Amino acid sequence: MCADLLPPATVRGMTELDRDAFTRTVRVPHLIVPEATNLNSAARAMKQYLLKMERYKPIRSEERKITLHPIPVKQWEDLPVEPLKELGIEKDCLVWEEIKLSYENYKYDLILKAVLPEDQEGLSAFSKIGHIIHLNLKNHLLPYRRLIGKVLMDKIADCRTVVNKSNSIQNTYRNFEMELICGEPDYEVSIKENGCAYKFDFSRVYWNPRLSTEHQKITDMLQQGDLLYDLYAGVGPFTVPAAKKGCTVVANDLNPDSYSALVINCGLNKVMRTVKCYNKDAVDFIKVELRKDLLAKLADAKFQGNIHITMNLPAMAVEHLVHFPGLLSGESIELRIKPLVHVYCFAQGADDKKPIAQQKVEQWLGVEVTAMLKEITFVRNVAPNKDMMRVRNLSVLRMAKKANKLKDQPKQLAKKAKNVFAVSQAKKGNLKKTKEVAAKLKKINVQDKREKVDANFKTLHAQIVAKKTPKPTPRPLPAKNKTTPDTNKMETDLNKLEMK
Ligand SMILES: C[S@@+](CC[C@H](N)C(=O)[O-])C[C@H]1O[C@@H](n2cnc3c(N)ncnc32)[C@H](O)[C@@H]1O
Repeated sequence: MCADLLPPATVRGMTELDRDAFTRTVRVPHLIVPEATNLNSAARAMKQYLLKMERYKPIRSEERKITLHPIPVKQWEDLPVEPLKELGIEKDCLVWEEIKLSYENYKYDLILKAVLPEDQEGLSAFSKIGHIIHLNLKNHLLPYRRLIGKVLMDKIADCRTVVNKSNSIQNTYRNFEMELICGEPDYEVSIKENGCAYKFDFSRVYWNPRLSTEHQKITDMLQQGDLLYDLYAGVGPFTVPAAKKGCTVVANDLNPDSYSALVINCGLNKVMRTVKCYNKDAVDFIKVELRKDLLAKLADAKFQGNIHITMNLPAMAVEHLVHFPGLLSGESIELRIKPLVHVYCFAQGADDKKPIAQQKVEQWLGVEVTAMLKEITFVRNVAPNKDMMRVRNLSVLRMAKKANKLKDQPKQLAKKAKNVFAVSQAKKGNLKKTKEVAAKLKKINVQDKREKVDANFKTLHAQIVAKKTPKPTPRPLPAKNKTTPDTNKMETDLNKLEMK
């Protein structure tokens, strides 16, 4: 862009928008088209030399004048002279005249570039959600926020509200705390994404237009007849397109506003009959609804689709993986379809993010996932050296194995006890007593064990709550050089919790 065509230098540092201050005049080349020449033919010949600016008409038929750009056109010889001569246009048709440029001739980026501090980062990007523009301004731009809001409202079609993210700390429901910097305090939006319609209150739910491609990618992985468990469904950008594609969906979100919007959006897209919505904590949802529904699907021979689980809560979802391995223990049904888990996480650091993401998943599952891993994909960059990643792996449900274990538990317990007593008592040379105790142990009911575990668990829980439970820590991974991971301990622990 030629400096003369930019807003005047005097607007730099302006914090209150003064639209008149953008007016200036500039001398530019024009071609005056003779009466005898066809204006359209002349315009076609000049197509690549036209001065193109916001709301500026370079071809004025009333004046038979074509305004040209001063950078490529400095003299007659810069134009395609021969074709022009054939049209009856000679050298004296090229003239330099002043034109007036004003606020309306500049796009928002040129205006902001002219106003905001030259030596610091300007407004890099913003999101548009229906009629709302959502900004995330750096601190040095905060004194200019009202001006930025006004410029964007003026320049971006259908924008009625401009907000700025006011707190970088994310809350549970992942909706942004925002400051209204221009326009109406109206946060109810109606939008379309990937062919689906959504309605929601942007100030109360999570919505990120930058995830549109990711939503589409997941939808593309699903087939008609598949089953999707959408654990942190938000207002439905995985759920709705999946259901529209012919999948059955069981969706959940903890935020009551997201849940309401989710239900409304299922209605809006006419998929209510194939989507079940829940408003629960994901851990509860996994342990109760998902478990129940999954067992029913596995028992239903007519169900032959694939099973997918989406877990899009990158800051926390991996932690919830811990609830999967023992989820179906106690059930003797065959795990004939292995669910595919699409779990999102943040990976931070200067190195390759894929191993970091894999490690996070492994930490919470307590096993190496290499054999079950389908792919690890970069989703988007969220901060310097921090990426959102998607890990797609087969679920780690181990129900058949667990079922057998539980079925055999009384026998195993008795056998174990017998051995322990045999060894300890043998040392004392009292084998008769050993047999007696072992026989008694055989009779111990598993239910009694469960009750004891329950009681212990309750006491433990009370102690933990009293201490204000710290964030759960990931399960330690077995040493890398071990060939088989030590999952037995984890299974035992999970069993204990499962018995709750
Ligand atoms: C990052 S958003 C993803 C929403 C949606 N899947 C999308 O792609 O736009 C995470 C969602 O998880 C919900 N959420 C947060 N904690 C949760 C929990 N413990 N259980 C269930 N949902 C939760 C939030 O309300 C939010 O809607």
